[in-house]
Amino acid sequence: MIEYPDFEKIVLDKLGRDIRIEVNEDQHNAIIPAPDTSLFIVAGPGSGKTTVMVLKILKFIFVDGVKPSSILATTFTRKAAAQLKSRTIEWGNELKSTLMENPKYSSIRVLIEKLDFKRIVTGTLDSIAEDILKSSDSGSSPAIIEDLVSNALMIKVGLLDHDRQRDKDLHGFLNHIRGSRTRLNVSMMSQILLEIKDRVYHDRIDFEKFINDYEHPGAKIAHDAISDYIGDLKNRNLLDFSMLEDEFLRKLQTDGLKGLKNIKIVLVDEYQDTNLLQETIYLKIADVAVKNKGSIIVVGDDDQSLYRFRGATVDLFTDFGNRLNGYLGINPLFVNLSKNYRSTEHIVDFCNEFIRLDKEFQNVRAEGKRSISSSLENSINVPVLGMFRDDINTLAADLANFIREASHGKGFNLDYKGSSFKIKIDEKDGSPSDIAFLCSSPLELDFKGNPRLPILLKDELNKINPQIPVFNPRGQSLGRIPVIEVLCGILLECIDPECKIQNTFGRLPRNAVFRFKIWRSKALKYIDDKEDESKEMHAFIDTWRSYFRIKEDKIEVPLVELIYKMVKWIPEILDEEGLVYLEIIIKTITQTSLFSDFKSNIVLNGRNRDINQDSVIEVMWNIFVPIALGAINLDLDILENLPENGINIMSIHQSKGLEFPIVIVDVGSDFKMNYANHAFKRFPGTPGKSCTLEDNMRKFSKLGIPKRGALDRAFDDLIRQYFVAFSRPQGLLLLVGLNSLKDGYFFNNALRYVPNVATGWDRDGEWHWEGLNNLFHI
Ligand SMILES: Nc1ncnc2c1ncn2[C@@H]1O[C@H](COP(=O)(O)OP(=O)(O)OP(=O)(O)O)[C@@H](O)[C@H]1O
Repeated sequence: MIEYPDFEKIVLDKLGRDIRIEVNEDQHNAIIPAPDTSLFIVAGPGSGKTTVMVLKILKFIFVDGVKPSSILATTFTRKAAAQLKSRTIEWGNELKSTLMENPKYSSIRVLIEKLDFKRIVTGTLDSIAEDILKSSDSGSSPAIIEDLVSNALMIKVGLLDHDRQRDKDLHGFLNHIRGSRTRLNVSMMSQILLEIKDRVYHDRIDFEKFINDYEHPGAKIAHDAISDYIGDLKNRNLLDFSMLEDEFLRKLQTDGLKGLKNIKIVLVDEYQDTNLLQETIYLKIADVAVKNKGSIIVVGDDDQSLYRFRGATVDLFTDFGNRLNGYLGINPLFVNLSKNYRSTEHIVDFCNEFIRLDKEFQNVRAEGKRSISSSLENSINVPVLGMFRDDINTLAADLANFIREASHGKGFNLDYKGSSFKIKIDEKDGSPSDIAFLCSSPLELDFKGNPRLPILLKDELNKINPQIPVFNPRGQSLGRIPVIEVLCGILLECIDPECKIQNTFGRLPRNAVFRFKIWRSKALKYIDDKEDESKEMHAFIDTWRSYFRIKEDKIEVPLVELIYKMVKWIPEILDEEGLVYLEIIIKTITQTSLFSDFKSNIVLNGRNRDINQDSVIEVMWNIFVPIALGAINLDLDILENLPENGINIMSIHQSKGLEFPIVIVDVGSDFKMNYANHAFKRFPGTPGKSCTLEDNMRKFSKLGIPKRGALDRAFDDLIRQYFVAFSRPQGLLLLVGLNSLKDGYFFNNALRYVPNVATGWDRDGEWHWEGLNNLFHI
């Protein structure tokens, strides 16, 4: 349509992105290739993947005349997909209006005017699969259940309905297949069963063969639990995500899916976290695209692959060239984006050093990849900082002080190599949400119930005047969050006054009944403590109690409606953090209604008390029991919007793809000594559960057992995890932990160390950053 140099110029003038070869060779090389050139883009952190994807799409449309509807682009999360979509529409429209004013292009004005960027197919693979299946299905297409409730369903139909949670053989098998010896509760058992089920789909394993070959008495029981789960979903015309992808592939292979017939460009972001099932889907669509004279473009970074435990196979990325060649006979062009547009030079240097210090790790990195280089050479270049203390209480207090100075105070001052720096978030546009605290687990309590750094920090920040809010939605399980306890307690008091139904129905898990009791008593206390509204709230509950005496015909009350009525009395649920929990509860109810006979409604029927009882029992089983057992997963995509006014505490996994002005990484606030029980989080002595499960199941996949040993894979994963964490900040990186990580500690009169990948140890036990002298300590 238009000439490439004009495209480049408008992109610079209107979008402020300079993609000329002499200025930005990497991004230029990724954007310029023709639509029929398949690409393998290895993109280091902060190298502008989103920019490249958007500009590449727009270049195809404006320069090569590719129709928006023949472009399919997928990303890993819904959030990233939404960002890609809105950026493409925004930039596309900007270019469109500029071109329409340009007399040089008056002859194609009509064509330009017609361009509709909303027609580009963008989304996660799952959302695209769902849409396409819906649009091409003549019958009633299946509904999709989210990860949020799949655990609840597995608990019910896979375990509790058949009392399998008590089965010793099943316990044994679930531990055996992951090489662990943990005491498993119901929720953990269910999660492992789902992990096995997902791997069966993701690695395309013959489930029956796998079970039959497995000589363990518990294998058959696991098979039955998983089959019951799958069968129950299918009977209700439902699919979970891995079943959806499997169904999508099946349809692709059988009728070619008409919705994809005209696809010419397939663009896949975060390809390093792809599994075999997804690869097969992408290559199948790529086959269509190539026949339409188009191509497949994959973008990713093997150093940032984090999802082995969800079936991701990083080798599919590093070996993409050979695999594409084997499948379609095409050699993709290799492009490496190594210029980093995010972080200061010190941070970039630190990341480069970190990723290179383990010799063995270099063997699994994508070939031909360069070190990342900073583009912010002249900006303020604060050194990478360290804050290490003798105990976590002191660490929490000093860290809170640092955060206060950086956000509300005069700024945190430091002198380094003759220069003075003031660390302060932007006075005008900044907020505490510019600071992120990343850790391997954001849990507030350890397994013994002792407080961990996330809660101690939260408490310290709460003491400050004005308070600095902390947002840590994954700090504890949903059923232990105070506002949810109150909400659930009031709901139970309404739908089952005095536990009448609960008591007559004896099969509820003991742990759940215990939690229900806590909820109910906390709710009643909450109501009594509310001076003004206490009466009104009691009256509300009493009205519900009186419903059970009604003689009228059936009334159905959706549980969601009941919640909406009561939130006005629980103001905490309407603040930023509370709303996230409320959204999760509502989503749980709407999702579980898909597999509930009463659709998550409470049925009040004066003529038939049994129906009422059944509807209450169903709600207890499907909603309250899973919440009580900690089985409702807060999946990443739920947390789409991070609150603006507080610090975010998040797991490193959750921070993937994000950037923040200031990033604090907890490299070991739990590691006082070299204890074996937390070695897997810092310097594994054994392969770990995900890698063992992977080995045990990959035997039955076309992929075969991974060539690389399980222990090496466990080290590789840890390195990748901290590489992601260290590469998130724009301006400041601060590592925090206990002094024992820096100086060692004395035990039996001897100096000992705490080997830790995150503090610069390699797997051979060499400490490259001995004493952590590479950090500037505050
Ligand atoms: N050509 C460019 N000029 C200026 N800034 C850019 C350019 N390309 C990207 N950026 C900026 O660099 C930052 C990093 O980009 P982006 O988030 O797309 O990186 P990424 O490659 O996805 O990183 P990661 O893999 O670490 O998630 C963003 O703030 C983006 O706006």
